[in-house]
Amino acid sequence: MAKDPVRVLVTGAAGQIGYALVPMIARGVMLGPDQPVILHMLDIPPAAESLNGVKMELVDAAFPLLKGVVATTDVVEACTGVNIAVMVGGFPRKEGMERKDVMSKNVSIYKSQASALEKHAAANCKVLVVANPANTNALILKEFAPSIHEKNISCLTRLDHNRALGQISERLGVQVSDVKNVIIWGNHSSTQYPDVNHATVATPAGEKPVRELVADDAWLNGEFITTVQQRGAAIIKARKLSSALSAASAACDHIRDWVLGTPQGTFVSMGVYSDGSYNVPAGLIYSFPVTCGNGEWKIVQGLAIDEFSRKKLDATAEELSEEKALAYSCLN
Ligand SMILES: NC(=O)c1ccc[n+]([C@@H]2O[C@H](COP(=O)([O-])OP(=O)(O)OC[C@H]3O[C@@H](n4cnc5c(N)ncnc54)[C@H](O)[C@@H]3O)[C@@H](O)[C@H]2O)c1
Ligand SMILES: O=C(O)C[C@H](O)C(=O)O
Repeated sequence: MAKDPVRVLVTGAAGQIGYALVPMIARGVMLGPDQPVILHMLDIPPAAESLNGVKMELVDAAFPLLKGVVATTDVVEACTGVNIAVMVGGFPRKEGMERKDVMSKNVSIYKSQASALEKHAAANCKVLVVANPANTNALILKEFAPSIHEKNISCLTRLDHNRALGQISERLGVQVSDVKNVIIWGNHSSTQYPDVNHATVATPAGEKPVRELVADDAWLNGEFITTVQQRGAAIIKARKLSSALSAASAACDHIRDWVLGTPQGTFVSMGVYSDGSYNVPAGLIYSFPVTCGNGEWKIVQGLAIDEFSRKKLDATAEELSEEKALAYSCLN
């Protein structure tokens, strides 16, 4: 029997990531090749005409899994009945703006969209925040949607995770699909800590630690980390636009693994509400290694953290605490 359609909200759908993401969702990349979807697309009034153009293209693409499209600038209509919400819409930093100005705009957007989701989304709606500052926007959404369970609110660090896999695969000349269990700790920002201490590569002689195969700790503790931390800025420099296809693809990976589960023995990175694991302060949205099953993520416990890693975990937590304080100061 055919499955009932799942309603997926994409905010900021007329933007760059939205344009790459909605066809992926409509093709089954996010929820599987046998899962029909109804797309809800939200943008702001100045982007309404462009949003309607995206809707026209979705119709023209005749995706068999796409059972309906809602394209609207009304947040209540957009949020009504959605099972999954991918929050890409936000206010970008413009010339002459201070960090606090950008934070203040996004805090107010995420506060009001939190209320709309809380009141109108389907029960158990899963939320993924992509828009920057992703961790802090997700935290604000959590604070202003208290009836959405904290387990259902996350932010995107899977792009950073995939970037780390990509760097290791390039360095070793192996298939990216043979590399696993890198970890992104912390903030989706340049303080994030890409950690390979538990990562492995599948080889004809069995699974081998990345550190052993790379055999260059100076590179792994130096250039590898900074390359992943600064990859977003490098893409902006090269394209004059921020990453879009890789961000859209990572959003699909994030939701797919969350809903359908991670493969046995594999963990991925998700920005989730800290419960104090690994001595990360509780009450931050922080990227951890997680496994998923039955539609729920679980932080991987018991990984050894050396002194080098400890400092990096703490530094990115410190930045998130400062962002949280700044976000709260914008609410006053
Ligand atoms: N977490 C990550 O890995 C990651 C990666 C890349 C980009 N990003 C972030 O994702 C966001 C989107 O990037 P983009 O390149 O698509 O930007 P974009 O400017 O092309 O698109 C953003 C869209 O959001 C819309 N928007 C603005 N305010 C809105 C609101 N209140 N409600 C609904 N829509 C609204 C805009 O009109 C625009 O169409 C940015 O914040 C970017 O920094 C995050
Ligand atoms: O938009 C940015 O600042 C960069 C983006 O978050 C990315 O990681 O590509």
